[in-house]
Amino acid sequence: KRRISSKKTPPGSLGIPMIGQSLSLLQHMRANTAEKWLEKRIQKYGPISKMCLFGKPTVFIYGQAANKFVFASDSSTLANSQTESVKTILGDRCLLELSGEEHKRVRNALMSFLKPESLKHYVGKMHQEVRLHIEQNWQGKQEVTVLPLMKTLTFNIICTLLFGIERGTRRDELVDWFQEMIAGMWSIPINLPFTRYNRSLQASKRVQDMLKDLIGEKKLQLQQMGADPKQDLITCLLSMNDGEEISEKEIVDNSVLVMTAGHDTSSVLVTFLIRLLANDPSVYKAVLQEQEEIAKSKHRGEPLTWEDLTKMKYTWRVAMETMRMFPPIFGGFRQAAKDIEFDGYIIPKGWQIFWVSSMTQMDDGIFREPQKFDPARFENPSSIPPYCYIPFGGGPRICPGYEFAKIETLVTIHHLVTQFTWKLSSDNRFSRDPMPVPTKGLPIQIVQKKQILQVS
Ligand code: HEM
Repeated sequence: KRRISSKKTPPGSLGIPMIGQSLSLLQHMRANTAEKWLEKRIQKYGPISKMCLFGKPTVFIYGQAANKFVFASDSSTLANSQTESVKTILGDRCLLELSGEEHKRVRNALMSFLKPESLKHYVGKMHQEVRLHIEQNWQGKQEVTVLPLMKTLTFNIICTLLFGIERGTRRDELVDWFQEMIAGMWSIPINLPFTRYNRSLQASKRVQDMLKDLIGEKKLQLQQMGADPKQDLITCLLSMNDGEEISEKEIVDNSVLVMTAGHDTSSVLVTFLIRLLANDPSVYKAVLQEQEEIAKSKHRGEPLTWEDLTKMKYTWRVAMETMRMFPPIFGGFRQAAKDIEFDGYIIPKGWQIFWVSSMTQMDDGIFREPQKFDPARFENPSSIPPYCYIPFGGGPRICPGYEFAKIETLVTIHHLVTQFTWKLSSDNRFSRDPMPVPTKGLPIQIVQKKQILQVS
């Protein structure tokens, strides 16, 4: 103990109380210069430095060892730390709020549906959802705006596969409340009438009530109508051990979490893939070739299968390289559960630890010529040092939606490249809010391929 207390906190300044460097970081994120801003800190202070973010003293750490420390430490060292508003809106039994054995129990329950062996049976459903989306929103158009469309698509996929909610008024109502709910997620948690936060809390209550009603119906279907326990995530969770593995409150809170965590992230990935394919004709050509090979092996209208997805190796490498350069999640926070010694400094109990995915993903000591888009980096995954490529995080909290995101991305890109060519209508810029958002939502001019028009 004496040895630790003789150490210093990391270099840097906490700045103005409560505000610290928050505005600077947000400003740089919006201007898309946050990585440069952090690089300057690294040049000035080294790989570990202190600042104050969103009202809390924070230690920013960078490098392979730092990422390993963040992702591999258990909850007795680093607790998961969410802002007050996130905690209240998502509910206190969602995975982000659980730790240790409880976290493991609920995560295992979710994984029983989200694991590849289970998801492989839903590729056909995903295929139908994407096909319908393209028919309704792309065909016959000359220009579309990608990001809002991808948000609609990923929301619809979640409604169908995870919640088992059919298209119609219920789904439309849910999307409206959900959007209102997430709008206030990153706000100052002062619950006064007419604030964003207040509206968001009311919307969160509405979303939760709708999910409770849905759970009631699914339970009835299971008990009285012999519904297939595997028909969607909610039915699958309800069919487990009479609430011992996961309670109804946990099902509600984690459904809200899955909707939040799985919606914007995947839509950003597909949007940036579409942007990249417009900018890089040689990559587009190689992706098209891989996808056309698969399309040729199928009958007209025959849905994609798991087997087809296993052949989309190049397309997934392009997606991985897209996430290396443009990770949907910029970074995140943990909280020191006790005084911790790291890299010769002390991180006092209660301080936040801030990790940023781009810092190792764009490090030229780890990825040669990091500014160059090169999907071949992922040909041999073992050549990438552990804890350096982290778009999905790492360790026990690594994204449980990885496989789900992979399937929806591959199925969507398959449909788009085999049916359309496109070019960007506006410039190439984007900002972070906190997810990367292309200027004007990425409008593109599209041309539907004639031969596809004839066969479909
Ligand atoms: C390209 C798409 C996605 C990306 C880049 C992504 C990224 C991430 C990252 C970085 C984390 C870890 C955060 C941390 O350690 O602090 C995470 C956690 C999580 N993600 Fe994803 N995600 C994606 C898609 C999805 C999907 C589709 C779902 C659901 C179907 C999902 C559900 C979750 C959940 C529930 C957690 C919390 C896990 C826990 O705390 O144990 N994600 N995601």
